[in-house]
Amino acid sequence: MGIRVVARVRPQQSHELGKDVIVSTASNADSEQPTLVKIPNPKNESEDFTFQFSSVYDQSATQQQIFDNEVSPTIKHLFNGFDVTIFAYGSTGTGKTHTMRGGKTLAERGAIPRLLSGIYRKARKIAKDSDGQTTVEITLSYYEIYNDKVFDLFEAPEKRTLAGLPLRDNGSKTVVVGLTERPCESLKEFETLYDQANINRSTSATKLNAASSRSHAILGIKIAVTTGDETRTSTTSAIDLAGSEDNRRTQNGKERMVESASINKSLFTLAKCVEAISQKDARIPYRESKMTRILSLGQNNGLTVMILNLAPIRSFHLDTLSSLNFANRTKRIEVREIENEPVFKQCPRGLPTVSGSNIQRQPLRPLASTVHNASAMHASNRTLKQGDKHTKAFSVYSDKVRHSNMGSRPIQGEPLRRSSPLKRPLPADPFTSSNSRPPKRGSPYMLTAKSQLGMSKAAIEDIIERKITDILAARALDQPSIAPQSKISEEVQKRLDMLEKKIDGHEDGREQGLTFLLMAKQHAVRGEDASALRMYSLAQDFFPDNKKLDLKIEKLREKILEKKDGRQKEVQPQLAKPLEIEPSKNKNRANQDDDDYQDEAIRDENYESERDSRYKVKIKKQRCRLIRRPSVEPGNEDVQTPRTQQLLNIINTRDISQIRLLRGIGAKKAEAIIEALCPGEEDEDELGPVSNLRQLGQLRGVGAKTVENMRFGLQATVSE
Ligand SMILES: Nc1ncnc2c1ncn2[C@@H]1O[C@H](COP(=O)(O)OP(=O)(O)OP(=O)(O)O)[C@@H](O)[C@H]1O
Repeated sequence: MGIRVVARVRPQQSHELGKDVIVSTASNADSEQPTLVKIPNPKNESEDFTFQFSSVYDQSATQQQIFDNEVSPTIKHLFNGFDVTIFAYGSTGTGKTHTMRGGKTLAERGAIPRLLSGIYRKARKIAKDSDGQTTVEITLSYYEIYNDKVFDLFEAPEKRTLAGLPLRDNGSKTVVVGLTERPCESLKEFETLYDQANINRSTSATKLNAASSRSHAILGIKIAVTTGDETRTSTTSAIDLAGSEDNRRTQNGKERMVESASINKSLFTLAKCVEAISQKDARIPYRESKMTRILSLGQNNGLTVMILNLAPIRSFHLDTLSSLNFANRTKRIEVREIENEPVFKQCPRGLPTVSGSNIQRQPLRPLASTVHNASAMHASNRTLKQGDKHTKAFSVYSDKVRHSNMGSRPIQGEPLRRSSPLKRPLPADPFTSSNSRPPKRGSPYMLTAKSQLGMSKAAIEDIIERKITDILAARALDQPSIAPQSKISEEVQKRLDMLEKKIDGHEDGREQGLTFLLMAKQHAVRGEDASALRMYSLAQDFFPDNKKLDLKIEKLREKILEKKDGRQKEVQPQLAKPLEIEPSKNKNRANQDDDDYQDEAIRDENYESERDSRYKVKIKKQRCRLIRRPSVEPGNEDVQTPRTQQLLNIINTRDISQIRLLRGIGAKKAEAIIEALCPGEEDEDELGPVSNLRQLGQLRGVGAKTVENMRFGLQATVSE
């Protein structure tokens, strides 16, 4: 079954009235319901890009319509034992929260409260029709992923721990350890709980949205349908993702920037997962962010509906195009539908272990080119007309080439394929018959020493990460580790220890470096070379010996210079991969912006990133070459330049808020520095003031590279 992707274009807001509307919807010649979204090619406004989805809703669509067409049909599947995932995707301010949560009036209520209302109604009907023989229990969980940490929204924020709740793989699902599960008996009770929990959600005003969600929020609605001794449970996950943000437009301050980087990073990982699935890669990078791990797009064996939220106006042009491209790839993912197995009261079973034999993740495959993704649940009434040709499942095409494509429209879905015994990879009793199933190939816990030797670095990393997560989760549960130690070789164990140390808070600035790389990629994808160069340069601080990165910077620099000199031919934009974009002499706003950046980049001065004044990159005028920083080498460290002095003064304030402002220092590292300077009672005596760079570099969790970073992040007051 494919992921059903539908698009919703929100109305203009009052302050947007009169602005240029560039997104339109249309229907295919033979369908009443619009299925196409059109948006101009930013390089050539006379040409439109057209994207096709299962359904498309224009500005006039009501909450009721969205619910009736897209959400309500999932209820019967939930009650039939399938898990359901419904998630809203789109850049900031496009209406995700409005779609999922909505407003307070009856008409404005969003998909979630309507869904709960539908579930309670169905539960009552089942109980009534069975004369009370069948009962339905509804349990809720609600949590957010904020800055890549999981927090329980049913708990007061004061109760949060710094690290948040750990995740754990449980069979085919990723579960949050220690999450509150609230039985909820009525819609009224739900409304009270939900409203209260939403107060706990991280929301802030940004320039683009007065009430911007700064986290991904996941509401789990678990139903347990019991008849006699048999109970079948299934869950709907209703997810309001945080929106991606172009921080050149947000004018975000520091805190918002950190949130934004985390949001963008997780969304970028999501895009990478989707790309990897469609490329049939063996490794899908789910584990690179908590959101992708939980969402497990394409791995959760049920129904998935993605609601793509779009803003209609020009200022969102590139964001809209990027969202459309993402959605276009997402709809190609196919997952096998698997019904949850009933559990019988008489046969108590232990918790499933995370052993290889229990792993039930499904093989992923992109949709075959002859099968359309449109959701099965909506397609049962549709049949393929004679003469209709199967075509590439998800083509994006411009109006120019439309005629040839329109004749071979994709088929609008397939009839629902109910789970058949053949399709079920699970044995009748997944717990008791696990031994009869051969272990999954490559399963981390079933590896022999021999197979470990032949493994790639990435595969080993993956195993290590899984094991650490399990250990941490087991710790959090106060249980012994569930991974069989004997199966892990010495070398793997060593790396495990190293990684565990990292997780315990001794991480270097790699994560921050990766964030810069992510941002650089995002800019590069938009064709904003100068901004990309700036971000790559910032990343270079964290990966100083990375030849590939150096080369990338060098090439980008040359490209910018060539472009500037008018020597380079038009650069092929990479915005919409599957599209041929014609060169255009008309500059759009984004290109203009980028040119402004390029002008700025070759000025002979330090320039400040618009994101954060902490980060500065020097670019020399003539050769536009990055200045390489001298390292803190032996003999160099006692040189007390004004900048060094300034750094030491900041460190010696022992004020975490000041230390956090230093380049390359995140909250964790700042805490580590303070801890090293002022150890706890049981540790050794407090250190005196740090008097040179060597001492500073020797502090626990610091190191020469960090010192270098902090030092050069400060503006030199006197030339050094
Ligand atoms: N379909 C709609 N009808 C009326 N108003 C809408 C609609 N969609 C969005 N809005 C309004 O647009 C604004 C932004 O919407 P919303 O906060 O839902 O965006 P978002 O995508 O969740 O943003 P973020 O990612 O920043 O949280 C809100 O004021 C909301 O009320």
